[in-house]
Amino acid sequence: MRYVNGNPILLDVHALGKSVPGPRRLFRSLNLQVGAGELIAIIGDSGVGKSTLLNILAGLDDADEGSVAINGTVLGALDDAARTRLRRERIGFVFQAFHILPYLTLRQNVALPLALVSPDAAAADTRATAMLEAVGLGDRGDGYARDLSGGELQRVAIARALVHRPALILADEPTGNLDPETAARVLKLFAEAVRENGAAGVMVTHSDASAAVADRVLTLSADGLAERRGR
Ligand SMILES: Nc1ncnc2c1ncn2[C@@H]1O[C@H](COP(=O)(O)OP(=O)(O)OP(=O)(O)O)[C@@H](O)[C@H]1O
Repeated sequence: MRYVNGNPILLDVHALGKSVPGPRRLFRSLNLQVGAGELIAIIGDSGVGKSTLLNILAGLDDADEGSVAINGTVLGALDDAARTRLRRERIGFVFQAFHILPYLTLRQNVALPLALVSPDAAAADTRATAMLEAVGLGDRGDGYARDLSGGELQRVAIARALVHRPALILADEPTGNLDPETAARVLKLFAEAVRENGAAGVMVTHSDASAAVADRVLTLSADGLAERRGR
């Protein structure tokens, strides 16, 4: 087992490079290790490739060079089916636009990642209810997304990303569009969930308040990731 800052490494990214049609190189020589229970923030100029990097970490996009390993499993060595399975079992993703399905109840939305990997609907329901309680929406499980505020939707998205206890939790601007007070609450919840689950958390953000809850803040540029010193 290898360690980073005293924690076993859950996410290990080595010499990653990505170009986009143009041809334009977004980044190269990108290295990153995130340990269990550790939350890191990635900042950087608009268009530098932060969302693209998150998608590569999730196995939703391919790098041109380098490797991504989650809990020792190298994404590039998997075929599509195995990669989809790993994503379902080991990764939780909080997207910018939440992606809460409007025709499912909130409980069904949160239970969805479990329903995809396990036939035990009752257990999925119980766990989804507990997750909704954890995000302060325990009495809203039978409701629908249309009745929720932006902050509430974001909390549902976080509950869904964590419901299956993923090893890797990825979040793209988890507090985008939230007022500062709600953003602070959502962030605290997110950071606690990463630490309590012993997951590796990677959050992309423009916000200093978001970056402040992270254990490390890294700046993405064309040359890869560099640790930001001082706050
Ligand atoms: N499949 C693609 N084809 C062409 N260009 C792409 C593709 N994917 C990403 N890009 C370009 O790569 C750049 C990085 O995009 P990305 O969304 O990753 O940046 P970002 O750092 O997350 O930006 P922001 O902070 O504005 O959200 C952008 O210029 C984008 O237009």
